[in-house]
Amino acid sequence: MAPTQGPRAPLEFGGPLGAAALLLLLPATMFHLLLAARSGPARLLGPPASLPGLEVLWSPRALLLWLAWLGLQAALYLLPARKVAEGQELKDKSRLRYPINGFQALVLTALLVGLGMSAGLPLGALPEMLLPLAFVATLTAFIFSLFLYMKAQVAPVSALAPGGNSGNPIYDFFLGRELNPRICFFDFKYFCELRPGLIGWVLINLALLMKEAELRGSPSLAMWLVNGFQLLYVGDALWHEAVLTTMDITHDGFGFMLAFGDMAWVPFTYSLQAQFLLHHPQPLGLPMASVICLINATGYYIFRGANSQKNTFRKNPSDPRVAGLETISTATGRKLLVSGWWGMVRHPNYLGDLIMALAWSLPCGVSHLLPYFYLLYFTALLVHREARDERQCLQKYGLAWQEYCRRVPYRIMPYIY
Ligand SMILES: NC(=O)C1=CN([C@@H]2O[C@H](COP(=O)(O)OP(=O)(O)OC[C@H]3O[C@@H](n4cnc5c(N)ncnc54)[C@H](OP(=O)(O)O)[C@@H]3O)[C@@H](O)[C@H]2O)C=CC1
Ligand SMILES: CC(C)=CCC[C@@H](C)[C@H]1CC=C2C3=C(CC[C@@]21C)[C@@]1(C)CC[C@H](O)C(C)(C)[C@@H]1CC3
Repeated sequence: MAPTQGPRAPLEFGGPLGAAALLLLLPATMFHLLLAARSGPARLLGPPASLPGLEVLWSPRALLLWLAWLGLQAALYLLPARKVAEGQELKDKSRLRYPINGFQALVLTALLVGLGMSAGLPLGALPEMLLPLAFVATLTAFIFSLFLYMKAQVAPVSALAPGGNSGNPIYDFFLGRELNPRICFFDFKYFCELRPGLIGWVLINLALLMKEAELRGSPSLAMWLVNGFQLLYVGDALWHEAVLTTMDITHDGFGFMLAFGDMAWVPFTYSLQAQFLLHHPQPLGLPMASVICLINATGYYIFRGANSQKNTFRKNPSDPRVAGLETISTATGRKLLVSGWWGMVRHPNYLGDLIMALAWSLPCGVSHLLPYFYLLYFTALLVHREARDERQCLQKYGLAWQEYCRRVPYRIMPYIY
């Protein structure tokens, strides 16, 4: 009998029906986007021009490439780390340890790819393999989530996530049952959240840039901007590696949602703008490019400022960079910031992230809605995520959270939301 938890957590994502729909809808959306980006009309809404057969999707070469990629990233994860960080306190009062070597993995991957290219590795051939690669990544995510679901059957109750243990197999498969599934020091969720998908995303972007150079003599300014902005975002994530306090690590189980999200959704849909630009080149002048760079820099400044301020405060509230900020005390002994970035709105980091999302789409012009998919999806994701986080914070901090909401009334966008 599978272990379940005592009091049931409220069901999220529309319960079992919502989870079943998302199980189908997420991969279907990803394939729709991949097909639409390469089609002439590049329509976000409306059916794709043609549906690929299994002979287009299935490729043993893509499977080998994908497994080699996962193997390489796993090997880089196991290399000695410059630092080992401790996670949040768990239910059994223990803390897990995590290697901090994500940026090292990015640099070593870049070196290996560079060496490979100088030895004749045809990176420009990768765009042709996106469909079969996305197919094997999706298959891997399904099989891996099944393994995680089975693994949770034998996990102690203290290792289970607060949600994802409803007893409904579809819902639990989707949300994930075990909080931090590991084999020895290898933490599956932490590995997947930052390595194969994020690094894969910038590699796909680079391959699209190379392909554009092959086709048109040189990469377009729009392609340079999209590559540069997204490389900054991924480099920042791997440099700071500050995911140990995110909801994904501390609250959500590891199931299909995150396995598919990390391994398939991120690399193949987050690279949509570069995919679109390869097939639909867009003119971009220097003045407009400068405005877009300014928008990205503003978003990044807010995103990094807000995340660093909270992380510094959570690590050491007496750090001189945050010691002067106004706070509210809570019954748990932890404090909430009410000035600085966190006094402007309740999720300033989401605001910065959304501004960057806009800057990533603008180089693609305004003739098509497709490259704005990321902005639309991300707005929905963050609005939903913000509501989930608020529920959890209200539960954790009670009256102090209500006081925070009174003092800082806007959630993400000052005076709007
Ligand atoms: N590109 C992508 O696809 C995605 C990007 N992101 C990004 O990831 C980053 C992390 O996001 P996420 O994990 O959702 O959430 P946050 O980093 O915003 O973390 C929320 C937590 O911060 C703490 N907190 C909230 N308010 C305060 C305050 N006033 N003072 C001190 N602590 C506070 C609470 O935890 P506690 O009190 O327990 O510390 C709360 O649960 C964001 O920048 C987001 O934009 C997120 C999802 C997807
Ligand atoms: C629709 C779908 C499949 C949902 C799954 C959501 C995931 C794609 C995202 C949930 C939280 C994420 C984070 C990042 C990437 C996307 C996912 C996995 C992140 C690693 C991106 C880089 C940032 O700097 C970050 C480290 C703050 C961020 C953490 C959350």
